[in-house]
Amino acid sequence: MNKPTPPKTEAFRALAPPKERSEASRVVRRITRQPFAIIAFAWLAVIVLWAVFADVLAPYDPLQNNFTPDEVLQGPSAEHWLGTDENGRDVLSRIIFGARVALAVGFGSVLVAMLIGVPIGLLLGFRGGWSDRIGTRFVDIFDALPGMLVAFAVIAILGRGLPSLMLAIGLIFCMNFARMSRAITLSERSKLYIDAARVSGIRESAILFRQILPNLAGPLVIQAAILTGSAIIIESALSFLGIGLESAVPSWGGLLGVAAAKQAIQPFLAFPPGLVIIFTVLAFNMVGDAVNDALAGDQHKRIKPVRRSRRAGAAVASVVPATDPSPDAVVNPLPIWPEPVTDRDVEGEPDADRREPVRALPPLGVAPDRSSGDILEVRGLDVELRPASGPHVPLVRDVNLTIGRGEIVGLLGESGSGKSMLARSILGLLPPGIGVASGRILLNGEDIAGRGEKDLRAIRGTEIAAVFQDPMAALSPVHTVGKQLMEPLRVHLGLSKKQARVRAAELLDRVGVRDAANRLNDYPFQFSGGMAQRVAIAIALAAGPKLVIADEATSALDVTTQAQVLDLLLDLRDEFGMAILLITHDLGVVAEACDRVAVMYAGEIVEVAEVDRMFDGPRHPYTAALLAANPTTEAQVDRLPTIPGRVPLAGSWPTGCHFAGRCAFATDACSEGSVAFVDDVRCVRADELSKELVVR
Ligand SMILES: Nc1ncnc2c1ncn2[C@@H]1O[C@H](COP(=O)(O)OP(=O)(O)OP(=O)(O)O)[C@@H](O)[C@H]1O
Repeated sequence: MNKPTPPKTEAFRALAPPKERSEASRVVRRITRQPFAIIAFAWLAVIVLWAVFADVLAPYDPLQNNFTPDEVLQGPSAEHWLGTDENGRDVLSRIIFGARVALAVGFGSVLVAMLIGVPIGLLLGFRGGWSDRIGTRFVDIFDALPGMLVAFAVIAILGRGLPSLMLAIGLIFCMNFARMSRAITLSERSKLYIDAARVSGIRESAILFRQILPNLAGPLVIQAAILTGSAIIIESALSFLGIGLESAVPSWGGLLGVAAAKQAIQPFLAFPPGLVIIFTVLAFNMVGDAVNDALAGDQHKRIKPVRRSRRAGAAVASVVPATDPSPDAVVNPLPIWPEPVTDRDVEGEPDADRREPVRALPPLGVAPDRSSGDILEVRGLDVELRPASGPHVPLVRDVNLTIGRGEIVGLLGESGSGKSMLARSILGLLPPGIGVASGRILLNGEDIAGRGEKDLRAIRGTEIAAVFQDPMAALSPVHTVGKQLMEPLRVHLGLSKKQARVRAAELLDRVGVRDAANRLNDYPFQFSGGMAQRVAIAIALAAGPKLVIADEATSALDVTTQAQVLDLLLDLRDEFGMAILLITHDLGVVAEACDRVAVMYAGEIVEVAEVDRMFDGPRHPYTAALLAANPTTEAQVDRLPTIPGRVPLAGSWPTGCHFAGRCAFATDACSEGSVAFVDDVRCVRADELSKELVVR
């Protein structure tokens, strides 16, 4: 039979134009379009000015008593615009100085709450499982305690004063932050970019603090703004009750307490502190809402301003050969470093050599060594689902597969046949509740089946890497691509920041991203799908892995981009020498790229063959059926044959051959017992069918 026509392979100029507009400035513009938000910001600015310049702005010393009868509890006058309190002290001065207490308590207690709550939430969300369930119960119990009682208890133990007030109010709020951080961490940790970070060999603590924590920034700012207002109210309430700060300390709550006690003599006294508290709390709430609305209106929220680095541009201009401007030259032929790179090269500055020089970086790629045996050997691998109750369900059964160094092996099969489960077993990324039941996964001769995170970290990135289907999901939305590229370079190759940046630009350029040095500063959303996949490939290759698992790496792209990315993978294999396990549904991709192919059906590998041999003479009826159903065959038929029925679900595999129910050649013998994988095929009738399995 003829091979299906491979995808078109011409390269195109397909680069997303760099976007210059800063996301932060868009958020600011949205905020400034809200009139109430502007008023709120203006009011808070006034409060901050009072707090900072109280010594200059206050007309009197706020602690200066004056007990002469006509100075005590006075209403507004030319000397005292807001009157005087029960000690004859100027109310305006005490309100201006009170801003210091209000802001100190507001910001301080929210900071305490964040420092306690955020780590708790991050840890509970990231660990999951039992520790999360037990921890969440404690959070619920603590949160159910009445806030004021907590505050009374803390003040009773520690005494009155600013620090105990901050701690008391911080404890009231900390579980709000814990809940919010946990919820965001739970949703982020199951995302593909976290798996991708794991596969790059990045430590859990780094994933937690560098990948997940930045996602909290936006919600934390909003929550903090709102709770700062609430903290000011609680401080006022405690001072009003007489257990806040000492009565001499000028605080808005304290003034309100005096006003309540002296209401019959001087009713005006309640208005200034009351109104200031109301306006300030409302302003903090409005600011929180405005920021929330501004971020919500921005699909790329939490993005930092994008700056383009001319210096970085100069760096690559000096070390990377000029890009071929022709439309066919998306992938730049960049061989190896011509010269050791120094700061002078990087910075393009005459005095750059006074700083630490950048060591000569090793060559980007190494020639493939296909002579020295297999890089991967999977033997008798069984993977199963382990539900909380009920029997274990096999998902992958008795898989045997080898991949030679520098070899590209396709893994082909319908949806649900177990390709991803097999790939995730090799990567050590099986979802919770699914595990390796038996078998061996020998990577470079070492068994890695079922190994823990710590052991796997040593091989991820350097020995094994992965490229996933959806590049946008596999890249962290909160970091620039430069940061994501530099991380594995620094972790695995021990490069300095400067070296890592140069190498990152080189890698990015090598995978066909133009203006690579400047684009290091861009976020993933600023790349098209195809370009983002090139970035993901560059990250996967950063530490020189010997095996790359490409899980449907081209499926989410349009046909033209698919072809370009496939070409790129082939070029990189030739240059870097890594083996590739290419998971795909697409026979065209197999024909174009693979040396050998393994066909998977209902959890089992049913046939392994050289690609040409498989297309010329499939040995398993399922392989033959897949080839016959391929729309790109050159067979002249009115309607393409389809495979009747569907892949049986895990847990309902038939006894014997899993394909028997859909196989035109099945006999009773096929259902008698499990079928062994012999001579690279799993079919009891393989020999007798060899002449019949001709794809029409
Ligand atoms: N998280 C999970 N929990 C339980 N079963 C799962 C889970 N993920 C996949 N499965 C089951 O494992 C089997 C193999 O699924 P897998 O995703 O490996 O198939 P696949 O060949 O990769 O399919 P696709 O091409 O659609 O990605 C299927 O029966 C599927 O229902």
